Amino acid sequence: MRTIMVGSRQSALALTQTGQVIADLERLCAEHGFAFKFEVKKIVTKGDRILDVTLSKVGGKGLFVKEIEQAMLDGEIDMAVHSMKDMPSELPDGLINGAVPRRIDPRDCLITRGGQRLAGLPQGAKVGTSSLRRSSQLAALRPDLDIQPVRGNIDSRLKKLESGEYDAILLAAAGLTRMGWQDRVTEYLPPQDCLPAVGQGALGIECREEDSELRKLLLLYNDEDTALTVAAERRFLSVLNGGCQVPIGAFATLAAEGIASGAGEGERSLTLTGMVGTPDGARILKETRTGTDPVTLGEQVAEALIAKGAESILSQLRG
Ligand SMILES: NCc1[nH]cc(CCC(=O)O)c1CC(=O)O
Repeated sequence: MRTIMVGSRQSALALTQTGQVIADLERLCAEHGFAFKFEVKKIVTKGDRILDVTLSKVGGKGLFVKEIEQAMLDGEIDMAVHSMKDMPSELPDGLINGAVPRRIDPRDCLITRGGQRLAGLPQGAKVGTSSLRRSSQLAALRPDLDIQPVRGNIDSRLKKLESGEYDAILLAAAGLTRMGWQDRVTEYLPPQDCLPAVGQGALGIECREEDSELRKLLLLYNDEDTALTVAAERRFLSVLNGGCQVPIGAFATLAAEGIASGAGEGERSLTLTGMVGTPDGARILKETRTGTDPVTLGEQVAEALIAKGAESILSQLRG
């Protein structure tokens, strides 16, 4: 019996989603005869130590994964569960993304203290979000709101809402759902109004490239549809050279088999929408394209946005 060491950040969300993945993998092991057991090892990352400063100013690329990747290369751990949206676009030599399990709800949601929906929030209501992507799209919908940064894990953000520090906050529905807190959601924002972050709602399972035993199990856990849509979104983001701290959103969907418009036999059509906005929401650029190859599609949507002026918005933010 081999013990698979699973590295995890210490936040409630990280530990919860790691536990849920382990439960899924244990079921797959039993079904397919893998002799693995799993043990969690907690790891503190740089991102966890500096959560109180403004991450968007530090330039948060990979801030939550570096220590975890080092532990994996050193053999202290064998795998780690990441939120896809926090996973860097390039993994270090020797590590791979071994599985992208089925995505859950990709949407952002609004949680208000008074129970009003977005349209019912009073003028000047204080809404907490530290995501430039969310504040850009929220300001475009409701320019009269007082949008303010909010830091910390999901649990501490919800506490700041309850204590009256904010009238509303925006969070990813996926994080709340994984914590079992979906009853806190006041309103789900449709992707047309608030395009999610690249990979939102999806996870990635990182492991060593040479660990063929574990990779066989992870292959069974991979969801091909999710992997395709996330690949298109991530290619889009990397062409625009964005991390998670830029006002960039993207969301891809896969048509059901047989209704692929213009796709060849056996091919399925992917539709990708991408957006780049100014932090104040005064300009929101959006493009939608359909295709069959996720990489090409990601590039086409990125190039269409660059043609519309996305680069000048992004270069201003890079300073
Ligand atoms: N930015 C932090 C983060 N990274 C992943 C999630 C949960 C959602 C997901 O798995 O996509 C969250 C919380 C949030 O954005 O509200």
